[in-house]
Amino acid sequence: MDHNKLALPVGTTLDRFIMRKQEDFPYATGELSQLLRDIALAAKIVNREINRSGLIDIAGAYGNRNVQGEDVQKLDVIANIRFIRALRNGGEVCTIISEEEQEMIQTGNHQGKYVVAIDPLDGSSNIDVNVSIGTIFSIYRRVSPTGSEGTEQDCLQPGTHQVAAGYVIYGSSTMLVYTTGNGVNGFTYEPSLGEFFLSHPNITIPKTGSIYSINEGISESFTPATAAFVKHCKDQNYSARYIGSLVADFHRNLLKGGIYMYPATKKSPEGKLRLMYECNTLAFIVEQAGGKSSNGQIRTMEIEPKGLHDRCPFFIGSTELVEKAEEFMASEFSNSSAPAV
Ligand SMILES: O=P(O)(O)OC[C@H]1O[C@](O)(COP(=O)(O)O)[C@@H](O)[C@@H]1O
Ligand SMILES: [Mg+2]
Ligand SMILES: [Mg+2]
Repeated sequence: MDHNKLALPVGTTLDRFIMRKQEDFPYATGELSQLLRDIALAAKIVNREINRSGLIDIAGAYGNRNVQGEDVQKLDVIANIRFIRALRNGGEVCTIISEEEQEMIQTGNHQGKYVVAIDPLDGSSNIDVNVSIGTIFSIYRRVSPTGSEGTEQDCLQPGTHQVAAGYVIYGSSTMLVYTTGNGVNGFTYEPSLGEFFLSHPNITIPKTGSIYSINEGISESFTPATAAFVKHCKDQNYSARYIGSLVADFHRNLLKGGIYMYPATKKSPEGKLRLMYECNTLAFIVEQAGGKSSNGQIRTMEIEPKGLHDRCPFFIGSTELVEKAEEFMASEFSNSSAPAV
């Protein structure tokens, strides 16, 4: 008997993978590696809270509204605290942009070289009903010199300046998926060992697909071009899939092919999703996986941010489907950079 079969290897841990990748960069100093480990640690703690949220009193609303005007859930607050604390204690991050905080968060780490934009808990409407939710994060290198707090200029950088982007999906299994600009890799959490293991190396999104994801419950508010593209998807007999957690809808399409859309609507002319910690992040990942993302016309990562919580129309997924959607949206961009809604 081949004794190796007696003790099959458990796989490559996230830590080991980060270290190996760091070796690819002779001048790397290990700070970004440490930052990724800090995020992974906070994700493990938040995962534990989520897994037992039905047993302990952390279900339901927290009782106030965030800067987006949304009812904040207790788990939104818990995840926000856990990630901010991990980033502050890790020492690599000078400033944080969080969905749950109106202003930039200064960590006090003046020597910190990085800025993190984070959606601590994505899919808040699905928290208490045991449907997949997530965390979304983007990492930028500060542009101002170290030695002081991060500035607005450090925070309001276009998506093309991201040095890393990732998400955690708390679903039937918990996964961390990220890129540092050299492809996309996915790690599955093994709770009994407390480790993330490489389970999805070099993820690539199929060039096309037959899944479309959009909230048709707001179709009354769709623009004519959006309505026409949705009709096109139906005429193609594509399957409609909409979980209502951006991370989960994106993750499915990343693996199977498809398009996720949260367009500009009459009700929300800028769309709903946030540029800095939802759209840019997933745009970097999908492009690294061979897919595409835009606001229906402009590449998402080339949109100049003006505010920490800017929203933008969002079309993301398989290249051929996003390009098809852009063909339909072109009529609404004919004379401006924003869709006429
Ligand atoms: O209920 P709607 O309008 O379809 O919006 C659902 C979208 O809103 C979000 O919940 C917004 O994110 P948050 O939960 O982080 O606020 C996305 O995850 C999801 O795709
Ligand atoms: Mg979100
Ligand atoms: Mg959120």
